[in-house]
Amino acid sequence: MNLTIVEYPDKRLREKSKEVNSFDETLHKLLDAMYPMMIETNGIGLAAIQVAHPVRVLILNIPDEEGNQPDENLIEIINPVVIEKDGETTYQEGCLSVPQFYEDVKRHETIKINYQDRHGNTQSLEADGLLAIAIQHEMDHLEGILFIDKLSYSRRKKFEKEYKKIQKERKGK
Ligand SMILES: CC(=O)Oc1ccc(/C=C/C(=O)NCCc2ccccc2)cc1OC(C)=O
Ligand SMILES: [Co+2]
Repeated sequence: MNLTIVEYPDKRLREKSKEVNSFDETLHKLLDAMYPMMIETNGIGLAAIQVAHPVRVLILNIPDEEGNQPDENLIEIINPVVIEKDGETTYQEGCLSVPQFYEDVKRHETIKINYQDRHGNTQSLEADGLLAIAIQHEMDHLEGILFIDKLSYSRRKKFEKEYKKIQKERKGK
C-alpha cells in the first residue's frame, strides 16, 4: 500500500473520519503502511486521514529521553473516545500535513480515552505530557480539525502569509 502525506490546504484533510467496523487484513495493511511512513517523515503521530484514508485510525510513537522511537513505543488507536480531560498546557506543535510550520497550541494536560486495538479489543489509556498532546492533536484530525484552526486571528494571518512563502519555496525546488 503506497501512501503519501496529504498537505494543507487539501480539502481531504477536512473530511470527518468514519468508524472502523472490521478489524481485518485491510486495516492491518493500512496500519503497517502508516508506521514506516510516519517514522521516515520524522513524525510522532499520524492520523489515517493524513494519508487519504478517512477512517478513525491514528498511530503514535512518542520519542523517549534519547529522542529514539523504539517500536515498542508504537500505539495503534482505533475509534478513540475521550472519557476524561483535565488541566491546560501549551506546546509548540507541528504536523506532517502542515510542513515547516510550528505554533503554540493550548490543550488539556491530561486525557483518558477508550479505544480499540488492531484486533478490535477495547483498551483504555490515561496520558499526560507529550502523549496527551499528541492524542488530542491526532483526534482533532478525525474531526477534520488542524492545529492551525486553533490559532488566534492574528497568528492565523501570520501563518497564512508564512505558509504561502513555504509552499512557493517547496514547489520551486
Ligand atoms: C520540515 C517539516 O515538515 O518538519 C516537520 C514538521 C512536523 C513533523 C511532525 C509532526 C508530528 O508528528 N506531529 C504529531 C502531532 C503532535 C504535535 C505536537 C506534539 C505532539 C504531537 C515532522 C517534521 O519533519 C521534520 C524533518 O522535522
Ligand atoms: Co497533525
